[in-house]
Amino acid sequence: MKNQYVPVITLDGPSASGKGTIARLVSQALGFHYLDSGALYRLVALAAMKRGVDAGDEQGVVGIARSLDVSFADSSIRLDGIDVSDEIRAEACGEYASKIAQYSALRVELLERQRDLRKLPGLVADGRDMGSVIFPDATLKIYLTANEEERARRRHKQLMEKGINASIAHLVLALRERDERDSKRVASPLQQCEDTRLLDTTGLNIDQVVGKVLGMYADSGSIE
Ligand SMILES: Nc1ncnc2c1ncn2[C@@H]1O[C@H](COP(=O)(O)OP(=O)(O)OP(=O)(O)O)[C@@H](O)[C@H]1O
Ligand SMILES: Nc1ccn([C@H]2C[C@H](O)[C@@H](COP(=O)(O)O)O2)c(=O)n1
Repeated sequence: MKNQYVPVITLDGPSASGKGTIARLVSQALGFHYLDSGALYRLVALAAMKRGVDAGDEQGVVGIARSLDVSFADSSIRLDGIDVSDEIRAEACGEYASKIAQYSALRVELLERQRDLRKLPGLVADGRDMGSVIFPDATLKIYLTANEEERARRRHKQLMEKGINASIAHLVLALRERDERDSKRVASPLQQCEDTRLLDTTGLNIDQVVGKVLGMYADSGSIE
């Protein structure tokens, strides 16, 4: 049987731009599968931290990724059979993930796990290199962003809702540092490629952004 083309929508962009939120809602609206690629880097980070591996130990980190026992089911993310959905969202885990994400051997190790999720009826994938490296033939590629202050305010609200205190000023600095590291690394940096549509969500609410992505997808001519 001939291989059928599986549509993919990629959402790449800086921290707290809303990639995960929007990608999940768009995947639900279309009945597509969803790939949260950042969760994979965070899972490697958490496993490495639990085993006392330093973020500077490339071989150690790659070894952990090679034997990573993870499952994504019923909205829970499991590491070695334990639900770590909340634990991987900690800022320390995101920072560690960003540090180890510079290792190209780690990125190669995680590549097929991500591509394997491309299944009918389609996939919505969010991260930093979804359109540039993992799914270069994606149906629609979006670079999702918002200005720094708005992203820091969104992250602040998100943390406050979880009972975690942080100042907006501190969050601006933390976001800036992470985005710089993610966009300046040599291996698969965060970047807006030529074939990628810019979607600046500053001043737009979640429903408006979802509507815009669905509109772009409809305009891409992929819906029969
Ligand atoms: N357009 C929007 N308006 C207001 N809040 C938003 C919008 N988009 C997302 N948010 C909120 O911003 C917060 C950060 O969103 P989310 O975690 O999806 O970002 P992200 O880009 O996946 O972040 P990271 O890459 O750091 O994991 C969430 O609380 C989310 O509900
Ligand atoms: N495709 C991806 C996804 C994530 N990363 C790295 C860089 C991020 O700072 C970190 C955590 O991602 P998040 O969950 O905040 O989206 O993981 C990457 O390099 N490539």
